[in-house]
Order: sequence, then structure tokens, then C-alpha cells
Amino acid sequence: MSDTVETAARTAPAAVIVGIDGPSGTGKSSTSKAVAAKLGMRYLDTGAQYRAITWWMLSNGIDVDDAAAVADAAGKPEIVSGTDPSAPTIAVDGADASGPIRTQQVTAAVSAVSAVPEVRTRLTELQRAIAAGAPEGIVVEGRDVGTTVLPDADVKIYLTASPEARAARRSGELKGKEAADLAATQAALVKRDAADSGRKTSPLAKAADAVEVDTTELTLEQVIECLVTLVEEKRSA
Ligand SMILES: Nc1ncnc2c1ncn2[C@@H]1O[C@H](COP(=O)(O)OP(=O)(O)OP(=O)(O)O)[C@@H](O)[C@H]1O
Ligand SMILES: Nc1ccn([C@@H]2O[C@H](COP(=O)(O)O)[C@@H](O)[C@H]2O)c(=O)n1
Repeated sequence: MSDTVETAARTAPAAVIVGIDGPSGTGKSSTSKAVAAKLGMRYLDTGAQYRAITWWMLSNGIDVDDAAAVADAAGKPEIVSGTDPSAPTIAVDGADASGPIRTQQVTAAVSAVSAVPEVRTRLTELQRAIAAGAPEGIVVEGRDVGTTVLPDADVKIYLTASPEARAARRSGELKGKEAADLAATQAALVKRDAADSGRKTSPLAKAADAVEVDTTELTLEQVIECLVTLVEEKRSA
């Protein structure tokens, strides 16, 4: 081995796998993307994949409350995630789905679809394959990354925040668009969390070895800094 190659091998940061879970609106996407971008890692939004399959079900006339029908169709759509943290993408059957998956209709239906075991099996396999194919390391965010998808992840984070803070953040996003009032936003968040935590298969839960970070009183920048420090400690260990 030449000196240059030897030095590069010694100084290259370890490719770590980071799992970030937590309830809706706690800041998983914003912080995961920023941490991955800062550290030169890939980024995977598993929620976008559940939204994508939900959008496909709705677009193809599948009754999302009919678990058997959803299970039968679970293998049909092709879901492709792009993992560049500065421009993550999601495509269904070759078409960009990044806009349609964020509609209220999809948000209202996604918990019913994500509760179906056949859907979870399909997407969990896809998520593991994407993580295994990321030599730079990857930040994967969702609801069951630390408990089920990547139980051997090097760093596990569980983000929380009060329902009031989460609703205020979300209402800020909606301002001028849908003018959702704070109470309705909070009720919708709490309802989705209850469904996601209460399902039988792989519910939203904190892994026993996850570090819990309450972001209620923290700015986005403070959360990013905290997570970058945790990942860097692991990479240099
Ligand atoms: N610590 C913070 N302080 C203030 N605003 C924040 C903080 N973290 C995130 N936000 C803002 O809150 C909103 C929700 O954040 P984000 O989409 O990252 O949450 P999430 O956990 O991924 O939500 P979901 O699970 O519903 O996709 C965004 O507008 C984001 O900019
Ligand atoms: N690992 C995951 C990730 C997401 N879900 C389901 O998808 C919904 C949408 O997630 P967002 O992060 O985009 O809000 C979420 O409410 C869950 O129903 C999941 O089950 N597992």
C-alpha cells in the first residue's frame, strides 16, 4: 500500500448507520437531512416510502381501510428512493411522487396502509437494501428504524417534542396555504401518533438503546449540532 492510500484508509471516517425515529413533527426529516449533508452521508426518508405506497393505493382505487386488499396490492408499485440529502427523491412506477405524497388525503390515509404487515415487510426489505448499499454511511429516519429496520444501527436517536410545539411548527409551515388552525393541527398529529404507536406490527417506539432528545425547547440548529456530535463521536470511536 502506498503512503497516500495508507493515510486515506487511516483517516477516512467510518461508514456509520444512523437511525432516527420519533412521532410526527418532531424534526426527523429536517435534522436527518442536515446531519447527513454535513457528514457526507446518504439520507433515507422511510415515511416518504409509506406515503408513496399509500398514494399508489389511492390512485388505483384500493380501499385503504380494506387490509386484505392493501396486502394483495402491496407488491405491485415500484418504489424508488433517491438518497442525496440535498435533493432526496421518491418515485412510484417511474413517476416523481414527491408532490402528491404530501397531500392531506395521503396524510390521512397513510397510517391505515402502514399498519398492514405485507406493506411493512416489503418496505423494510427495501430500506435494508438501501442502507446496505451506502458505503458512505446513511441516516435513516422513520418510526421503527431502531427497533425493526436496522436494529444494529451504530447510532439510534429518538426525537420527541410536546404536541403544542409540534403543532406550532406545522402550523407555521401551513401558514397562508391551508390556514389550518393550531388545535386541528395538533389533533391530527396526536391521532396519527396514536395509530402509529398502537398498530400490532412494528409500531412507533423508542429502541431500548436509543438516545432520546427532547427538541421542545431547542432550535433546529441546536438539534442538528447535538446529533452531529453524537454521530462524530461514533465515527471516531
Ligand atoms: N427544533 C426545532 N425548532 C423549530 N422548528 C423545528 C424544529 N425541528 C423541526 N422544526 C420544523 O418543524 C417542522 C416539522 O419538521 P420535520 O418535517 O422535520 O418533522 P418530522 O418529524 O420529519 O415530521 P413527520 O414525521 O410528520 O414527517 C418543519 O417545518 C421544521 O422546519
Ligand atoms: N418507518 C416508518 C415511517 C413512516 N411510517 C408511516 O408513514 C407515515 C408518514 O410518515 P412521515 O414521517 O412522512 O410523517 C407515518 O405516520 C407512519 O404511518 C411508518 O409506519 N414507519
